[in-house]
Amino acid sequence: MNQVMSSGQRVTFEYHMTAYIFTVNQVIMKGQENSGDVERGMISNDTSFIFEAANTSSIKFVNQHEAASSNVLRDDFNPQSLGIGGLGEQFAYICRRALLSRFVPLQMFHKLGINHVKGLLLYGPPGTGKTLMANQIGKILNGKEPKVVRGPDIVSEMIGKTEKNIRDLFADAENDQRKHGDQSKHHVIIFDEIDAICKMGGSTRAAEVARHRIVQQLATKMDGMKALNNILLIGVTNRKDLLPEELLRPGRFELKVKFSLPDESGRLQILEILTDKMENSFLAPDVNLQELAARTEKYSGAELEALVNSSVSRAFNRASSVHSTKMGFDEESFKITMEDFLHQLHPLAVQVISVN
Ligand SMILES: Nc1ncnc2c1ncn2[C@@H]1O[C@H](COP(=O)(O)OP(=O)(O)OP(=O)(O)O)[C@@H](O)[C@H]1O
Repeated sequence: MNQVMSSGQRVTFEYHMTAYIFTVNQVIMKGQENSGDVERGMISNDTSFIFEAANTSSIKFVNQHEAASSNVLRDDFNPQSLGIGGLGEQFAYICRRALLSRFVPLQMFHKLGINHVKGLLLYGPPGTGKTLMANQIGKILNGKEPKVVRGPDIVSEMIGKTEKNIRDLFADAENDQRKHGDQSKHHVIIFDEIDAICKMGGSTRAAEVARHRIVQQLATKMDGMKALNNILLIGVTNRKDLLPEELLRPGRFELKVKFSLPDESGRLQILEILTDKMENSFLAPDVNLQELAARTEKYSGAELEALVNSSVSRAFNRASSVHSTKMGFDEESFKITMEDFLHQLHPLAVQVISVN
């Protein structure tokens, strides 16, 4: 306790008469998972450890992420600490339905005879945090960035290439399950813009046949996921209406979660997240995020991000014209004001689309 550990540090310890060495790969501050790696941290009562065996090691760890994720699975967990604003309901639902079972100890999991949800579809208007949520879920399960593929990159004009791309999607998880069985790590695959496979090739009969074949192949591959306990495929789309029913059946994308434009309290949370790092030093005292949240009805999270970025640019422009005669930039006096935000409110085109 109170021991300081830093990234890269090697530590020897003894357990049941055997000596072990571990190396600290990463130090993450609780509640600041998004602010990147920190160099060192102090071990406290609340510290969670995640051990990963070295490639050359014969040691196997089981139920590794149970402890680290216990906070995330608590009812009162606030997803804002993961950088997700206004999506508490969606987050809680996904945790309950798609994640919880993955933290049940293996023996109990087998006794219960339950199956994990293997396919999750996040759908809703552009910029509402679907990809952000998918990424964070991937990190919760895996402790690292999930594999992301984009529909338009999977689809290829070359004969057989799309099929190969779909096969490749599942290959790592299949190999891992074959090699490590129940001990295989989780494989989270994010299939962004999945509707692209339903739009490929235009409106000819041949294109229709090709699309049907690809959808069939994906459906068959997803059925094969039944045998794989180590996979979670997350489809992301703002055109759920384009996806054929067969992909949405139980066992495939069985859990569907709708995302909508944030309400006022959601917008406030998103603005707080987006300005979190500049809060103390760069935001002028007159900046009122509550008022901004009230005045940004129908803005998506991405549009709020654009608003913050353009307001920062405006403040930069002002600061650089003030200091144009001097060399350098005065960090001390640089402030983003309420006026910067309000000025940027109107030019932004608010895009509202209907989503099925
Ligand atoms: N709920 C949110 N909380 C915090 N940031 C958000 C939220 N929604 C959107 N953002 C910001 O907007 C960016 C874009 O959002 P994201 O890519 O997750 O949207 P999306 O719903 O997947 O959009 P698309 O359908 O266009 O791919 C995010 O990287 C994040 O910075």
